[in-house]
Amino acid sequence: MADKSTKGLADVVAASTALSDIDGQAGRLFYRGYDIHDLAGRTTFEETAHLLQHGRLPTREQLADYGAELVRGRALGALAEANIPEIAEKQAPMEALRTLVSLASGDDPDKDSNSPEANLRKAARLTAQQPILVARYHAARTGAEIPEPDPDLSVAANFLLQITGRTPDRHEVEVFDACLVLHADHTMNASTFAARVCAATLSDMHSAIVAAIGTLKGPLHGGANEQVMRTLESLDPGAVAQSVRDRLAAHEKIMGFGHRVYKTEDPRATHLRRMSQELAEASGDDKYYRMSKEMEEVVFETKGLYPNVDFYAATVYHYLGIPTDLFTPVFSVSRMSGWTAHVIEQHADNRLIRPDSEYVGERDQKWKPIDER
Ligand SMILES: CC(=O)SCCNC(=O)CCNC(=O)[C@H](O)C(C)(C)COP(=O)(O)OP(=O)(O)OC[C@H]1O[C@@H](n2cnc3c(N)ncnc32)[C@H](O)[C@@H]1OP(=O)(O)O
Ligand SMILES: O=C([O-])CC(=O)C(=O)O
Repeated sequence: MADKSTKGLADVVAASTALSDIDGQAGRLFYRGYDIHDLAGRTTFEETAHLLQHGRLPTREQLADYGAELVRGRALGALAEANIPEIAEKQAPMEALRTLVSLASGDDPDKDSNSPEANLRKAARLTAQQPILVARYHAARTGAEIPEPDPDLSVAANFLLQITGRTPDRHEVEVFDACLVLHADHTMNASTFAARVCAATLSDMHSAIVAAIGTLKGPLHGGANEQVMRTLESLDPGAVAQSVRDRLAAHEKIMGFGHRVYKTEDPRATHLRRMSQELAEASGDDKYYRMSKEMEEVVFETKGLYPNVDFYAATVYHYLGIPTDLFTPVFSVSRMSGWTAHVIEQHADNRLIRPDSEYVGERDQKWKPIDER
């Protein structure tokens, strides 16, 4: 068996990156040297995506150009467009996104190039298309007519408009924009690692993103935010503490808690907790926020575990009117900016990623013909 220290590649440095950095002891996160606390609420998602993909916070002119590129990039290719209705009928949201991004590669004008310029253009198109794919998928499965994205609105505002069918207020847009910023990148998390492994074979950006989406889907990673909401919905509001204690005593994992790297509060959770409280108060129904606080107290008291990014993101998305099964797709809308930046970085200084394994099976087996086995 692999040592506990190498199982799950804990503490193994698998890549060098200039994109993000975590101090797990102090609970700090940086994007290209900027503290997440300075970015969230002060920098838009578009500025953050530019920071990750182009290496610097944009000037007004650069932001206008990048914004225009995102607006142009929203147009879905014919292949994805034609298949949305059938996919929406047959596939759950993250599976549908995996399929749709794969189909989108068929119509991407840069599909045959991994050059830095082509990769930057693909990164912008993938970032622009992801929220549209989620909205169009949701519209197809509900039969709703959705408004066209407004070129004068931000990614955050357009997404809320298309998902809820109503113009979001300023506070809602600010909160959702901050959520997108908080989820944009996170060093060598599982989905980013998957993308980099794929890119390191010199495969193309769309293939790497398909790998990342499939990896984000799992409940130990991005899929946890949906499970947090399902847990809250399943609990009796009057018996939260006892239910959580019982689950922990039965060695069940409580989704939205624990982290491989943070040994203290995840800095993103600090923002999300506050935003959840603000939205709960504004909605006049703070039931799920109060239940979350109680869960947090009991999990910390019993196991010493802190909430991760997925825990309070769940109630924030709930209060914003986003359907529960679209929580992980929302994560992908944001993380697309980081994944694509990692693919660019991997291609720019590539070496095949191929770790070793420890053989734990039988040895010296004697071969026998099929009738003698
Ligand atoms: C965006 C993101 O991906 S953030 C993470 C989202 N995932 C979740 O919220 C799922 C719940 N959390 C977990 O499963 C884990 O904490 C992970 C996957 C995030 C990190 O996993 P690892 O670093 O491998 O830690 P591991 O799962 O080995 O846990 C270490 C110990 O803490 C316990 N533990 C960790 N998380 C939890 C939890 N959420 N609930 C209960 N116990 C937990 C484990 O049972 C284990 O206990 P043991 O040593 O007595 O066996
Ligand atoms: O870093 C991780 O392992 C998971 C995480 O928090 C993220 O991807 O945002």
